[in-house]
Amino acid sequence: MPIDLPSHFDSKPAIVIGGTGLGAIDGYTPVAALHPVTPWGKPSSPIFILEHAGVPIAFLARHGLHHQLAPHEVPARANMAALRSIGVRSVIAFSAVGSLREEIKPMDFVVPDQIIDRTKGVRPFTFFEGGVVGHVGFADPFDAGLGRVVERCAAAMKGDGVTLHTAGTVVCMEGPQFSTRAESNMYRAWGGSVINMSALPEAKLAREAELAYQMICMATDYDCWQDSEDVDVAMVMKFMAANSANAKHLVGAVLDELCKLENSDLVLAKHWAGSAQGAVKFMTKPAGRDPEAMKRIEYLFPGFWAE
Ligand SMILES: CSC[C@H]1O[C@H](OP(=O)(O)O)[C@H](O)[C@@H]1O
Ligand SMILES: Nc1ncnc2[nH]cnc12
Repeated sequence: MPIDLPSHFDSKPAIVIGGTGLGAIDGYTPVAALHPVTPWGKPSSPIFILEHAGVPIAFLARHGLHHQLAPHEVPARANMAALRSIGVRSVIAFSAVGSLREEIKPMDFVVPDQIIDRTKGVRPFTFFEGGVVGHVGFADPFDAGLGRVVERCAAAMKGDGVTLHTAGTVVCMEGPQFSTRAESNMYRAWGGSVINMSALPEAKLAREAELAYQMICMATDYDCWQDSEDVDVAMVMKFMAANSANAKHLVGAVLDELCKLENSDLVLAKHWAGSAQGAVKFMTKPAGRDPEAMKRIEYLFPGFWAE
């Protein structure tokens, strides 16, 4: 992706695609590279604005342009805040995952509906701290409306026997090392379907930022619970090469679908508007509010403190 592009863009991009193994999206022309700086620092990469038939799309590389950020180094707060600040309200996030189920084969895709948090608290995971407290609901961590759109586009995927599974639980582990066999078996016993290192805190921060968020998982291996080969990076990369072609087919179909007028409220995440702001507004009494924390909230939600 070229980076000597204009650094401003006037209209609001509707949708963002983030994730490993998806460095470009065919059929979309890059028109700008944005470099926002947020109160939580800079995002993982420039945010590229791509255009397809007049529709703007924002694209962010989760691990940086050169995959230089380990999962625990991804600046997820800056990523979600920057996306919101440029007008993005819905996020389709791609992720390479290990399969914890026989029936989820390498190269299959999963549209998960649940997460089990196995991160270790070393990643900053909330916008609401340091003098302004808020508690958002997270019972259903993904956006069901976006999930349904992805499911409807399953036919765009190519390959004999490649399946798109329409539900599943992602176990998000800390990494960067892969799991032990005992852990892998425990996650299976817990009901995990797939495993990655990226779903959190991204999904939590998307919820706090009132973004509609759906992850699309691309299976690359059977982790280490099975009798077959244990996961390693070479295996992940081999299947990622195959997966990324399918990811591009799927993403094209999902974007075409989301660009339809009937989906405009979904893309603007109107159903999430006000949900986090309501959870923050009345928690911390004025005497306990920290002015810097208040400014950070104002970055996310301009006009928040104006009564
Ligand atoms: C290279 S294997 C582990 C790595 O792959 C996944 O990254 P992403 O979710 O950005 O596709 C996984 O979460 C780990 O970070
Ligand atoms: N087995 C695995 N564990 C964690 N993250 C992964 N990403 C791809 N495969 C993985």
